[in-house]
Amino acid sequence: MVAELLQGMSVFLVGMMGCGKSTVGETLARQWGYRFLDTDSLIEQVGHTTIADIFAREGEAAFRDLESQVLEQVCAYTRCAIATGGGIVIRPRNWSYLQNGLVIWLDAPVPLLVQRLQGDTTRPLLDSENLSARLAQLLEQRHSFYSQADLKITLEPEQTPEQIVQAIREQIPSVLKTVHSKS
Ligand SMILES: Nc1ncnc2c1ncn2[C@@H]1O[C@H](COP(=O)(O)OP(=O)(O)O)[C@@H](O)[C@H]1O
Ligand SMILES: O=C(O)C1=C[C@@H](OP(=O)(O)O)[C@@H](O)[C@H](O)C1
Repeated sequence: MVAELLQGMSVFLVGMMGCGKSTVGETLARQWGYRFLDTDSLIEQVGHTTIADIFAREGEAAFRDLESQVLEQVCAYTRCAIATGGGIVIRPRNWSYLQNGLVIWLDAPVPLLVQRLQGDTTRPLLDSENLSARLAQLLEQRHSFYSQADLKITLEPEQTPEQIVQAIREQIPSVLKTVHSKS
């Protein structure tokens, strides 16, 4: 059982908007007997509003503060699959929280992200005429941060959430040393 291999350590899913952190996180949690948490949803629940509204009223810096506060809380939990917001990796402080779990980067090609995010109005950072160029720009800015993850899963267009969870499962033994040095 993978949860036993991980000794109950939580898993953080990181990656660009639309890479599937929430979708894959839910599937992983169901299969592994983990609890599913989503930092964006928690921010919305605590604030009784939407991410877009927080950006519009208070700006990105205020959103990032809330994001760090939520992460600080959830990083103490075990046996959780935690879907994070795409920009969580940019603050060095957040890495001290992420280090409490296994950090998995879902690396999706920009065309796949574009396909999934076309017409999306819930993600304020994508309010741009050229979605592809905007995503490529954000990915370039964040690539070195995502690369700090314990495990990188390179996604292919037709991969189902179940297949992605299986790919993660298969790669867990290769990161066990990292995992156990954290516990
Ligand atoms: N493996 C997948 N196959 C097909 N569609 C997917 C897959 N993963 C995510 N999606 C779809 O892509 C969109 C973004 O997924 P989501 O899980 O919200 O991404 P994130 O949490 O990383 O922003 C959703 O419409 C979701 O249904
Ligand atoms: O990439 C980002 O900076 C953001 C990603 C979003 O989450 P998803 O990655 O779940 O879309 C959300 O946190 C916010 O809109 C900012």
